[in-house]
Amino acid sequence: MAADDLTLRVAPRGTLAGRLRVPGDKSISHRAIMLGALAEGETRVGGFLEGEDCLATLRAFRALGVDIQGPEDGEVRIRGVGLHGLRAPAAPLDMGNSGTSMRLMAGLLAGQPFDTVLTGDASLTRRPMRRVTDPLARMGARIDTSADGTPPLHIHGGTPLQGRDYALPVASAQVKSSLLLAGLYARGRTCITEPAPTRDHTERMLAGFGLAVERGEGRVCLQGGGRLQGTRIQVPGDISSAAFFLVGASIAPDCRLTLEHVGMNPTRTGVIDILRLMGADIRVENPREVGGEPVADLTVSSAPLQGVEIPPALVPLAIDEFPALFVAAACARGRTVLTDAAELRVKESDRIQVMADGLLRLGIQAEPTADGMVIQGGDPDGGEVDSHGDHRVAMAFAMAALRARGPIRIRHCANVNTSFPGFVSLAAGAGLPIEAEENGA
Ligand SMILES: O=C(O)C1=C[C@@H](OP(=O)(O)O)[C@@H](O)[C@H](O)C1
Ligand SMILES: C=C(OP(=O)(O)O)C(=O)O
Repeated sequence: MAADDLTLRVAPRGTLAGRLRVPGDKSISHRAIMLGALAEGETRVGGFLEGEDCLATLRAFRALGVDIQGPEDGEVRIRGVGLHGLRAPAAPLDMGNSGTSMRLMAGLLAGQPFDTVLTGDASLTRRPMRRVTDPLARMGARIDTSADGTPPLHIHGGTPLQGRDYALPVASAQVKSSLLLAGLYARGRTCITEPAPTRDHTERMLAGFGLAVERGEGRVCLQGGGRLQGTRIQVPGDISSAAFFLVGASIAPDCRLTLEHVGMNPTRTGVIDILRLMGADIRVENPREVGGEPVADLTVSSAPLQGVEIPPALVPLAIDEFPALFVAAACARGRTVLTDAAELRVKESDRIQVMADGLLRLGIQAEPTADGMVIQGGDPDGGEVDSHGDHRVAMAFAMAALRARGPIRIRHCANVNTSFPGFVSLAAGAGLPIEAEENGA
């Protein structure tokens, strides 16, 4: 879907209350398709995210010859072809808006005997790929990018891979996962050291498929030539989607909202830690483990928020939640300072610039810096902002309306469907006065 065909309008003075369940985790849903396809035997996935990003991954594996049934109500059945059973696709694989699909599949496809071309939409074809193609080249892979290191990627098959020891220069779960997937096809051991913990769904899920993964402090290794055994995966709710509601119910008066069955993997819960530092009232209830991932229900109630200096150690643990956290900061008392977050500039949009521009349009003092932002809190005005086709920017500004003095109109929102299909109706059901204006861009 084009990113320019949906405008959202949110009236001020809404509220959020009741209980709701956000859709399945995007990172885990991608990995379930990938590992299920490479496994022997059937993998059944429940709670799969039927968002455009994960559907791009699913379609790509169909094009690689994998029989995948569904998704139907979040249920997917994958008839795994084994590590060496993929077939050459007839055409380039379109990864849409999804950086995770492209970077993880680059590693996996580098180990195949056939060539593949990976393309994407206008946003994805601007994103940096050398972070994966350089270390993959050190393993023996041959991948062409365009001159500036962006997609399309032309992956040359039939090149033997050699396991390497690689220290990640930036904390990135996508790079780590890409190298681990290439490592499945490499001779010897592939080891990755990370400068700070990043989401570890790949490591957990590989173990769930029966592969021996060695894990130490900031380091993960696997031996090439193993096998994956099909399994059952239950995908928890996406904490990155829950984050919009955690912020919305914190900043608006008289809210009390329970988010059920949210993934609580400790490499993903930075948003809760940061919101609590700001004074948020978030209770974690009924913690449990589902299919190798921790899950809980979260009850969030309105609370006065204070600006904070965000501890750099929490940045990789909340990397996708900054659009929402910037809105929390905009509605907090005092100043919030974010540093060490230059990665935000190379997401679906430049999330530092695009969020600062939108906040300024709403009358909030937001000063972008090279690697973060300084925000002086206050009540936002109403107005019109542009999400630049970035799903998380769109949903973050929708929540800002809960505290705004007038309606907020958000342009270019169709990509909300990449990570959160049903966002508008779920939010409206909880009390957010939100409407979609079709063709209103
Ligand atoms: O591995 C993943 O599933 C993801 C890793 C993160 O990207 P980086 O590895 O680029 O930080 C995150 O921003 C993205 O939404 C999902
Ligand atoms: C950065 C994101 O995703 P991706 O890198 O997969 O496009 C995101 O969902 O916020």
